Amino acid sequence: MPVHEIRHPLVRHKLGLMRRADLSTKNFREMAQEVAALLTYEASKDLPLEPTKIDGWAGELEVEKIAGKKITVVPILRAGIGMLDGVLSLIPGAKVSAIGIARNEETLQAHTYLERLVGQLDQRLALIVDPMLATGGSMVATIDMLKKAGCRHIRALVLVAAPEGIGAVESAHPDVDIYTASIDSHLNEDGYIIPGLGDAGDRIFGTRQKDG
Ligand SMILES: O=P(O)(O)OC[C@H]1O[C@H](OP(=O)(O)OP(=O)(O)O)[C@H](O)[C@@H]1O
Ligand SMILES: O=c1cc[nH]c(=O)[nH]1
Ligand SMILES: [Mg+2]
Repeated sequence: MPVHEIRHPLVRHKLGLMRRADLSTKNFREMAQEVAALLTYEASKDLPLEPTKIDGWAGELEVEKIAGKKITVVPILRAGIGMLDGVLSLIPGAKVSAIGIARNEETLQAHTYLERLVGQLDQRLALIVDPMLATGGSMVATIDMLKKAGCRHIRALVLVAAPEGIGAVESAHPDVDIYTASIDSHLNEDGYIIPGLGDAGDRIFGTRQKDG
């Protein structure tokens, strides 16, 4: 399973800004969408094309279009919503499959509370989006669901990945490629990525405890 760490200068710069503890919710949100768009650009580089005939201004000609059924974007709620518009800015026709998973703060086990997948998954590429790949429990559970529904082509886009999470996805689903803006150092004793971004869901939704 290849892991693609996208070291493009724009990605490095934006991620550097996102790591600032004093970044406003507004700016954090905007940058999450921008980095998501850049990851989407990289993750779509090798999509297969097929020829199609069109009427051009000077007559009929053959152009190319992306082959196959429409892609499905799979945000893992909540925090994955923070990357969704960034992906859709480049793939506006994509279908959205929503998965709701919350990690138990004590046990770190992933608990699924929503599964709304689009149809014909056996014929679609699925792009899972979630800002954080920590223990990997949420990502592995999402891939399990997609595969159970027949999906065979799956890629994961995450802003920050811990080596522990990469290892978990790699051993459970070696066929799934991961695209990330950074492979960080490790998880702390509470299961948070170091240096990471903190709690991505709270930063995107403005629900930090200290904000009341
Ligand atoms: O790799 P894991 O150890 O499973 O952790 C990563 C998950 O934790 C966060 O979500 P959280 O459970 O906090 O839910 P939220 O998006 O609703 O805040 C994050 O957005 C991932 O989904
Ligand atoms: O560092 C982490 C780990 C899990 N979830 C987050 O939001 N951040
Ligand atoms: Mg959270």
